[in-house]
Amino acid sequence: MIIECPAKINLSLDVVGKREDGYHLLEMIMQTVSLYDKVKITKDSETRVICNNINVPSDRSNIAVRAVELMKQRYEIQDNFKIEIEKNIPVAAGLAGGSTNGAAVIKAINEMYSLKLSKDEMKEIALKLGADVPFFFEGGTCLAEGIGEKLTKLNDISCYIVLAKPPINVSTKYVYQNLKLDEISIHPDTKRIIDYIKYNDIKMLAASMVNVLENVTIKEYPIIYEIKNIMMEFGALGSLMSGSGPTVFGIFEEKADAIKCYNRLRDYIKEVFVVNTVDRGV
Ligand SMILES: C[C@@](CO)(OP(=O)(O)O)[C@H](O)COP(=O)(O)OP(=O)(O)OC[C@H]1O[C@@H](n2ccc(N)nc2=O)[C@H](O)[C@@H]1O
Ligand SMILES: Nc1ncnc2c1ncn2[C@@H]1O[C@H](COP(=O)(O)OP(=O)(O)O)[C@@H](O)[C@H]1O
Repeated sequence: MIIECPAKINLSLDVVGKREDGYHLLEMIMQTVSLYDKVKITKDSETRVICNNINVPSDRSNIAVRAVELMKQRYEIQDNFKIEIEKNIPVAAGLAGGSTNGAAVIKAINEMYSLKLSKDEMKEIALKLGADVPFFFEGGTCLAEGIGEKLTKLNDISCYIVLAKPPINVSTKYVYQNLKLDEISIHPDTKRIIDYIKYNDIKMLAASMVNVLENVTIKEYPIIYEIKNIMMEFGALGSLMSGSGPTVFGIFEEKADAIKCYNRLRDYIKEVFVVNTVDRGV
């Protein structure tokens, strides 16, 4: 069985509080985009991962393996699996490449064994793998609250997006640890953004996007700011860092403008893509 699993971006990201265990409470607008990994899963004598990207772990720390283990244990499955991942989504980029692979494995095993799990049941299992995983059973445009697990489906928006992943590594843990909540002066107006989405007002949506985690990353990595500026110079309606970064995206109504921006960024960044929003998850 082969599952195509999309990447996500965060059209906005606000931190609205902290849980007792130190995890940050969020309000995010999530969106799936047309950059896909392919996950092929077949029965085998042992569970193993084969991936075309050497930065993806092949041991039990791979989220796809953790998804297999969880499904095996929960549904008393004796078989083992070969998981072949065609990795097209940049790794550790703020695009939730690992999470979408985990969701794909849950979906594949549900189908292979005719488990007939509901979307809500799969979301519940997905949450055990990570806060971003349940979203991939909704896909499209969603509001995510809590640490990402409380999902509300919104109208699906439609536009072109340029993604640019600078060649730097940003640790999610570092970003959250260094976020000084009381020093953040600009938060997204999430309610208003939801209204723009409701009326499909891409211009106002793009102009209103805020990701509070940029307060940490831009200070450390000015290249994020530089990419945002280039995107705006090349006609983006808005540009933002996705998740904890370092990927930056720009929103475009016209494909021709997105391609011009892509061509400019390709001069100095390797991982650049023109994609569009999609209304599906895994
Ligand atoms: C920023 C977001 C936005 O979608 O995505 P990515 O950039 O990873 O795609 C998510 O919040 C990424 O959440 P998640 O995938 O659970 O983060 P992990 O890498 O597991 O978390 C690493 C560490 O960051 C901190 N952390 C994480 C999530 C959260 N809501 N509050 C936190 O304080 C915790 O200290 C945790 O140990
Ligand atoms: N299937 C997978 N694909 C990518 N990364 C994975 C996978 N499984 C585990 N990882 C680990 O998860 C980390 C975060 O990767 P990823 O999910 O791509 O990024 P992000 O959380 O920034 O959106 C990587 O550094 C990698 O070690």
